[in-house]
Amino acid sequence: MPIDRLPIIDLTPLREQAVDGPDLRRAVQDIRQACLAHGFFYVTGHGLPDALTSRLDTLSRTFFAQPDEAKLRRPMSAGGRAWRGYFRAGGELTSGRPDWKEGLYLGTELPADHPLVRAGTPLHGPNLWPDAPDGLRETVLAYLEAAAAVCAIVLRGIALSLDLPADYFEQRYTREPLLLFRIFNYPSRPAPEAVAWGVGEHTDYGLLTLLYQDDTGGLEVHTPDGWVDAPPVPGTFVCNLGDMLDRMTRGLYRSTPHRVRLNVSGRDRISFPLFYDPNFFATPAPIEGLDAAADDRATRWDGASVHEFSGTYGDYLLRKVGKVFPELGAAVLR
Ligand SMILES: O=C(O)CCC(=O)C(=O)O
Ligand SMILES: [Fe+2]
Repeated sequence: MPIDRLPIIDLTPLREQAVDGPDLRRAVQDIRQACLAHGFFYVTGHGLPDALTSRLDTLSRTFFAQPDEAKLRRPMSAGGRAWRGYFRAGGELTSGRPDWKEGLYLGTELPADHPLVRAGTPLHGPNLWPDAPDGLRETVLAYLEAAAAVCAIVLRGIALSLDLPADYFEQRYTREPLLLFRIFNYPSRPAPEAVAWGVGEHTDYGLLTLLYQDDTGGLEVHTPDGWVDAPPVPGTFVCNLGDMLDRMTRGLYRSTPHRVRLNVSGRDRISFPLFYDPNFFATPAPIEGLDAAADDRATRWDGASVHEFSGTYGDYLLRKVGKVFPELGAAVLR
């Protein structure tokens, strides 16, 4: 398994919004190649300060090192429709089976009196901030803002790679993106026998995922040539495409299955995925002029087609997230 299977793309020319030039053209071409091949790449030159990421890594370790009672003071069951809070290892399901990770569900911070929250819009609301450690809230919010800016830049690159105007996705879907953020810990303590994966095979639901992973490793990507490792590369983030880009490109760019091995390193593995998704009320439509995709339902991990649903992104997402925490979903997302 050659380590350099997944390319590293320098975002500097996209970030500087350079006028058309060789560096920009190369970055856009590299994005196109990666999206056509498997939809996974690393980004460098992203402008997100390493100090911010490592501060959040440190604070996250401090949070997870606390006893269960402290972590469970703000459980997801207390987050209600906002779908926020802490869940313990084994609590979250992928394809109906428990994952061996614990975590915090977070997202855009909306006050309780925001119109969307008052209207009971699922997945919108205030975060359930842990009491400790100090500084977690400020650091998460700063990280979210900076990481969302990176996603916006990558999405401009993806638009250009499809010969679309750079702001194609922004205009239609992400002026107010749905931002879902998680801080995960893959515990080093052994998993129960029935649990086989840190995270089971799945694709992400939205447009784009920006993933920080610590130096432990364990992420694997299902490319057409089989499963390959996506090992940690210091100073980079992993970027991968979600189901909505697959749908919008009629399958030209695929949302690629990935999974995380059980952590047997002897040290906790911290990761934070940011899901940069279409606005909850937007209707994801295929891009004009692209050929229809082959129906890939039979070969997809979930047997569902991203091309055949109708409705808003929120409709699509709610069907998915309800399965991840089935009891909680049944109780609060109806
Ligand atoms: O933690 C990771 O490395 C990957 C997590 C992931 O794939 C997800 O949350 O969708
Ligand atoms: Fe994922």
